Amino acid sequence: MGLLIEGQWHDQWYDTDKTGGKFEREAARFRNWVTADGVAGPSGDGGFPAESGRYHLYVSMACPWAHRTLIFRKLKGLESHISVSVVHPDMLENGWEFRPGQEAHRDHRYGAQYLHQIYTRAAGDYTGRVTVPVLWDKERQTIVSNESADIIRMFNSAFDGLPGVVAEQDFYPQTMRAGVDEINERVYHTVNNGVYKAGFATAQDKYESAFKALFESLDWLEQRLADTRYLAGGVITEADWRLFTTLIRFDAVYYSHFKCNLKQIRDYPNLSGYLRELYQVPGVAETVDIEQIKRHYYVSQRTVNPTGIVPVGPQLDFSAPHGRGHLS
Ligand SMILES: N[C@@H](CCC(=O)N[C@@H](CS)C(=O)NCC(=O)O)C(=O)O
Repeated sequence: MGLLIEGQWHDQWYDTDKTGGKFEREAARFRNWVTADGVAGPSGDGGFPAESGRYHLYVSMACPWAHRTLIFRKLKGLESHISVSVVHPDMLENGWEFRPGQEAHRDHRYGAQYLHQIYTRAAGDYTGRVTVPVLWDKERQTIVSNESADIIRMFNSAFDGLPGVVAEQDFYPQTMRAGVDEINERVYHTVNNGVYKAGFATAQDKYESAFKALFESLDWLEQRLADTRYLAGGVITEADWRLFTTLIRFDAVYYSHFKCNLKQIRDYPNLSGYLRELYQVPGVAETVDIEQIKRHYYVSQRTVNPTGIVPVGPQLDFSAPHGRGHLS
């Protein structure tokens, strides 16, 4: 675990001293957008038109942020247009790494050993954390974006003109945007990032405030899902996929490893049925790898789990009936 400083790798855990024990997530640095015609998007530079075969996605199966992009790639029918490489779940002194000898974990572009080599290929003097997901432009040999929230928006619409892309599947419909944005805001701070704030806190009060906000939000979500099928209404939106990737990891990892242990998701009837329903959407189960998820957190985060022992449980069954069909 570490970061690049002016292009040089430094092995260093998160510095929570300067924030009184509070974990603060660093903002992503590459914020360009792929657009249908290559004009600039909401941030960054233009020149990244949606073309088949031009872009490559670097992900970890363990990472909830990268997981969002894999779900969108799958459900939008982008697999034949955007290639992918998956880092190894162990993220140790060199950060995310590839295993060049293993088909499942090799870098298909450059045969790199470490993900930080991909970052310095894009910017030789890069300073910052080396995170997944990364959307890579094979033509300009640079990183388009390393912000999952932006990448899923690109995947949702920029490639819609290409053959086989499911243009009618819109996870950010115009008429629902205000509601989706509002839900995302609360879910991001208190749930998606909330579990990390609890797990990486190095002061009791910072842990407890993250814990409290997290479970208040889970209660709020549980109530909301009592009479609406999905978070923003009757159709699945990006708000659901953004919550899904945290919920699917919760009982296996966040409950114990990050000390988010007031309740498990299985203790919430609506949230757990909703989680199973999303898991059962065709294609989604293939994006979920619980073994890699568990291995990453328990093996890599040695300040949280010094022994690196991976727990055997819990028993999880996301394929059981979801019981949400009566909510239209
Ligand atoms: N804002 C980023 C956050 C991505 C992120 O933090 N990914 C984690 C893995 S779950 C990572 O790569 N961490 C490595 C590090 O912080 O050094 C996004 O949503 O794309």
